[in-house]
Amino acid sequence: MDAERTKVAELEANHRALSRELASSKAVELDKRRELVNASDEMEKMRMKHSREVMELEMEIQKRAREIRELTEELRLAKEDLERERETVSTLRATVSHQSTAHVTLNAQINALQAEKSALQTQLDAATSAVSQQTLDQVSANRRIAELEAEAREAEMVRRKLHNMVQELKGNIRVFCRVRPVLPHDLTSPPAGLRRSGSSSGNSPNPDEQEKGAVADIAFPDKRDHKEIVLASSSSSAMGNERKEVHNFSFDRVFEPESTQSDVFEEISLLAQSCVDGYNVCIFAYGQTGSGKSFTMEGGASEATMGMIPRAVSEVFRAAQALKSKGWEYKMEGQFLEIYNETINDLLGKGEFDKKKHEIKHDKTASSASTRVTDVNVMPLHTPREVTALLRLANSRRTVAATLMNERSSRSHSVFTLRISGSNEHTGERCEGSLNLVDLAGSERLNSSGAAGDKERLKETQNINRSLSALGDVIAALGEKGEKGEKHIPYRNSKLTYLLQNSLSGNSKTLMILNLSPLAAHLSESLTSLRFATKVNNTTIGTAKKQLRGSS
Ligand SMILES: Nc1ncnc2c1ncn2[C@@H]1O[C@H](COP(=O)(O)OP(=O)(O)OP(=O)(O)O)[C@@H](O)[C@H]1O
Repeated sequence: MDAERTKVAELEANHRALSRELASSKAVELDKRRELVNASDEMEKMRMKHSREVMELEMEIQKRAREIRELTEELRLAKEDLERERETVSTLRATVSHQSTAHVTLNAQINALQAEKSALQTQLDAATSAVSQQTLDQVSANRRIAELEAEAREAEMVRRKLHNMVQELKGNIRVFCRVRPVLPHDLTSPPAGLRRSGSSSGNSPNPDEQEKGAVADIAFPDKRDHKEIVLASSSSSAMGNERKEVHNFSFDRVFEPESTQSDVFEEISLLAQSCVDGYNVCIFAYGQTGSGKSFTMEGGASEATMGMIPRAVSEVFRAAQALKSKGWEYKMEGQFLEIYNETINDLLGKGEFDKKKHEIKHDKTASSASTRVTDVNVMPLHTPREVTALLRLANSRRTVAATLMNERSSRSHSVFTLRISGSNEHTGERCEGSLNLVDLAGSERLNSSGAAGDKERLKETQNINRSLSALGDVIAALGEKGEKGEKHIPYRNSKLTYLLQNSLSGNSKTLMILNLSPLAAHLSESLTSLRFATKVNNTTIGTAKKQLRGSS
């Protein structure tokens, strides 16, 4: 029994162990079941996740496939671009290689230029230093120029003073005598003097001499200074004896028939200079008709025969031009008048006789005196050529007038006036001068008796007579004034002297050119003219002392 009981106990212990084992196996099975459920949940989750992932992967694949397509397209485009780029690159390579060649060339050029530049720089440096040296030289040269200009102006003032002194020493009134040559027509036509002049002089020429073209006995003994002229005449005494007379005259200068226009002008050119210096200059041509007054004053068209008017005007322009460098600027204007029967006619006016009444006005200021004539044309002059044109215009007027009024030109005075005003920008000086060139009426009318029957001629003769003797009186009075101080000068006695009042006084310089005919027939007129000129020559305004010898 015990064995049984032990067996039962053992069986019961076994049973209990087995129950316990069963219970724990059940618990394990439960756990396993739970684990299985969990695992299948897990699996389900994983499956779902997997299918989700598969879907996502498929989408991804599709996306990638799209992307691959896009990339493939891009690649294709890129390849095309690349191809193009390759082409561009190869073109660029060619360009680059070309440019590198050019670059090499340019580099060579740059090197050459740089070498040149550095050479030029060296030259520039040298030039700069030379320039700065020259600038210094220039500054000192400018200083020197300014000094020299000041010296030149000083010298110019001294020259003016000396020039004026020379002119004064020569005498402010001078007389030249010019004998014209015998002309071919003198030998073929009767001398003008024979046609109309009787002689009032006691020295009437021998009628035998008064044949066609007979030449007067004129000598020029002073071969050194050319100041003398000697005329020989023969006349019959009451007893019928032939009487020979010799007449000596002396002037500032005597010009023989061979003298040229330029010889005469040489002696006058200084006067032209004077009027640029601010003096009034008056040059008269005096003498009988046909003695060469117009030839002397106006002359011919050629260079050699040009007269004193164009020569003096050119000289004035030349002198004015020469003074430009010393700061002088000049303005010039011209007028050309004719005085006929004591009336003034403007030769630059519209018609040959302008019919206007012209009045002479003298304007006087403290420093200068000027004369103007109302209603006349005054032409501004800039070149000697304009003066030639002016002279031509005046001459054409005179020629028409001469034809209309029977040789009026020989019986009128013509007065060409060139007015000059100058100012000096450096010194502030101003000056006003004038050059009057006067062709006087034929002087033989003084003695003409043939005019008596002709009223018009008589009037002309009286007017010429009056104005020429008024001129002589004015010059004589000026001479007396020079010696004794204040004296009345009868300028108003004729239009000519009144017109020339300012040019026949004060700081004026006067030259009379006595023109003589070489013909024996004109001897009496020549002697009368020579006596008048001697009276003028005896007048000295200034310091000149003349050696005179009267007629013997
Ligand atoms: N020095 C000279 N040389 C050459 N010919 C001259 C000279 N002088 C005058 N003649 C000539 O003599 C002639 C008369 O001269 P011109 O006409 O100049 O005299 P004029 O005194 O002015 O006369 P008018 O009072 O009538 O005007 C002219 O033919 C002129 O060319």
